[in-house]
This record gives sequence, structure tokens and C-alpha cells, in this order.
Amino acid sequence: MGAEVVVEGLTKSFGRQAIWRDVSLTLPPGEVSVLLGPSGTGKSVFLKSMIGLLKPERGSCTINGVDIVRCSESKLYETRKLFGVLFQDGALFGSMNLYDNVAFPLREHTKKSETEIKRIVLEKLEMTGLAGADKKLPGEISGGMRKRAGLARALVLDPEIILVDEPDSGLDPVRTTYISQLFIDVNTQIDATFLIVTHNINLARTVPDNIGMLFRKELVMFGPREVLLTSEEPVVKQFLNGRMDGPIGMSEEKDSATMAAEKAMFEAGHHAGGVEDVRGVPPQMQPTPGLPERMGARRRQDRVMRNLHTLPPAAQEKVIESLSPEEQRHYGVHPHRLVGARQQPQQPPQAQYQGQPPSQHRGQLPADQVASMPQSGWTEPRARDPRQGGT
Ligand SMILES: Nc1ncnc2c1ncn2[C@@H]1O[C@H](COP(=O)(O)OP(=O)(O)OP(=O)(O)O)[C@@H](O)[C@H]1O
Repeated sequence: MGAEVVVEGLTKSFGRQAIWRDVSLTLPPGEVSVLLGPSGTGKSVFLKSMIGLLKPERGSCTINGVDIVRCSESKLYETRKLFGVLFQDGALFGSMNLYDNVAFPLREHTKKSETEIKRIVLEKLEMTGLAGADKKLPGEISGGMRKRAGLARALVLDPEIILVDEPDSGLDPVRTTYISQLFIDVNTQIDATFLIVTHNINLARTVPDNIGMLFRKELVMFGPREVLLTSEEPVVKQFLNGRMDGPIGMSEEKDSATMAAEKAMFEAGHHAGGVEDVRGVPPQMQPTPGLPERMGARRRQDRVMRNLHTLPPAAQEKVIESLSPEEQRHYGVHPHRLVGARQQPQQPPQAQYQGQPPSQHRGQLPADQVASMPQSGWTEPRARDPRQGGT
């Protein structure tokens, strides 16, 4: 199972420019999470901070008991081996064919024989749909293939955590869906923890188990996908719909005068952009038929059901609707049986979501259903030692 990543109170600035402050979230082991946010909100800076390429001033990022913000260089070196990173363009060496590109980390960081390297490289090329393309140069293949080759290379050291920066950049919508399917399939096969930074709304709505969003130099939300996808927060709704109408402006947050002037313009009939009303929680993408069950999804289901009472009611409803009748019986819940807002939902000790005003809650689970949530299916993630070797 992939490693858990616990980020607490992380704050980063460059000189006097604050990027984000007090970011706290937990990437659950083996689950797929997406980080959204308008351009320039520091998503790439967040990824770089997670692998210790940038040093936040405050806070911690703990992986297998090692805080990579404060640890020694040698610990950082060891902990970095847990990561596989897929950069926007695949970051391939243009003069090397795909085989040598994918073999590169093995030759650099391990003492494996060429026979063993060949076995691993061909396995990862096959896993990413690139069997037979090993002799091609990066310049001879499509952008989608380059990204898949970048993923193959990120997989050769058996990472526990995979960071992906804007996998859709430069790809058409169909190829973006194919690479999304690949992420789900790879997650199924190796059970690594994924964090994907993207602006692609289709991907964000259908791929991850959890979604977070950076805005106004803060993490405005992080939690199960149903929380953000049912959120009434103006910034979330505007982002999902890609409209000009809302708090996100041309470069960052709009000031109140701009907001008021634009509001008048839109009320007078000016097109705010966006062609459809994106709302709701579509079904999540599943592993390609023939692959085994995705264990991250199984663990997430138990985790979310254990904490269901801490979620906003609209999110609770969508979680319950996503369960099969057997699963609803197993967890002792029923769709469409949320009661009115007579009781306030219990607040989690450390809320992993924010921003749902109580007035927008449509109801909550009856107390008897909350009480029947099983605790037994949940396994607390166990810390494990960083690996000593390079494999
Ligand atoms: N090494 C650096 N030194 C100084 N400023 C930096 C550095 N790296 C990033 N920044 C600044 O941090 C801010 C956030 O950049 P970042 O690339 O993380 O945003 P992003 O959310 O990933 O944007 P996009 O969605 O456009 O890729 C930007 O203003 C950028 O100029």
C-alpha cells in the first residue's frame, strides 16, 4: 500500500510574496487525490514542497515518520525514493529512446543488472500501453505517448507516492480520458498514493477519491470528492463551470469594485462564458475490466463511511447514493432518508473540508444511522520505514 502523506500548517512564500499559508491535509494511503486551483495559486509549488525541492517556512510534511521540511539531507534523499513524479511534458531526454529514458533511474539509483533492468522497463512500458515503442525517440511520438513514457519512468523504482503535474496539458479531451484511465489502472495495480494537479474539470470530477482546492493563498477545501462536487461555495462553482461570473478574476481574486461592475454586466445579459451548468457527482472511473478490485477505493469507502457524519449533508447523500444496495445494507444506510436540519451534524475534530454554510445543508443522517456505522472495516494506516534500497 502507498504511503500516507500528512501535511500540517504548511506555509510558503518567496520573499514578500506569500504563496499559501497554513495548508493542512492528509493524502490517504493508496487513494487518488486531485488538487485544483486557479493559475498561479501555487499548486506546482506545493508539489515541489512535498518532495523537498522547495522549503516552506512553517509547517510539516510527514511521510513514514519523516518530516521532509525539516529532515536531514540524507533522510530527504531516502524519502525522495518513495516518490514518482510525472512532469507536464514527461521530462524525457530528447536524445534517448524510450527504453533508455525509462531505464535511466534504474541505472542511476540501483545496481541492477541489465537483464533485470530490461525486465522492469518492458513491464512498465507494457503497463503504460507502450509495448513495442521502446526504440522510439521522444520527438517521434505524440504528447500522450510522451506522458505515458514519463509515467513508465516514474514507476520503475516502485514509488509509494506518485505526483502528477497537469497531465492534461497539451492533450485533447479523449487522450486526457485515456491517461485518466491509466492513472486509475496503475493505482489499482500498484496501490500507490496519487496526487494530481490539474485544471481539467472532467478529470477532477471522475478520477479522484478526494479533491482539494487552493484559492486566496489558502486551501479552501480538501476531502472526499462528494464534498467539493456538491459545494455551494461561489469559488468552487465558478471554477467547475469555467465562468467569469464569480470571485476568481483574470489574474487572481477580484476586488469588490470589479466584482460589482462585472455582476452588473452579466445581469445586463453579457455572456459569462461556460457552455453548461456543471454540477452533481458523476460516477467515478473504474479500473479497466479484467483488473482486480482497486484497494484504494475499498479503503476509501470504509474511511468515508466511518466519517460520514462529519461531511456536509449533500455530500453524505451522494456518498450513500454511490453505494450498491449490498453496500448500503452493510453500512446500515439508505438513500433519500436524510432528515431535516433539526440536529446539527457533528463536527470533526479537525475538519478536512470547509466552506459549507449551514443554510445550504439540506439535511443530515438520522442519529440511528450514524450510530450504525461500522468501525471494524477501517484500518488505521501504519507508518513504515523508508526503504534503504533503490527498488
Ligand atoms: N522558484 C520560485 N521563485 C519565486 N517565485 C516562484 C518560484 N516558483 C514559483 N513562484 C511563484 O509562485 C506562484 C505560484 O506558482 P505555481 O507555478 O506554483 O502556480 P500554479 O498554481 O501551479 O499555476 P499554474 O496553474 O498556472 O501552473 C507564482 O506567482 C510563481 O511566479
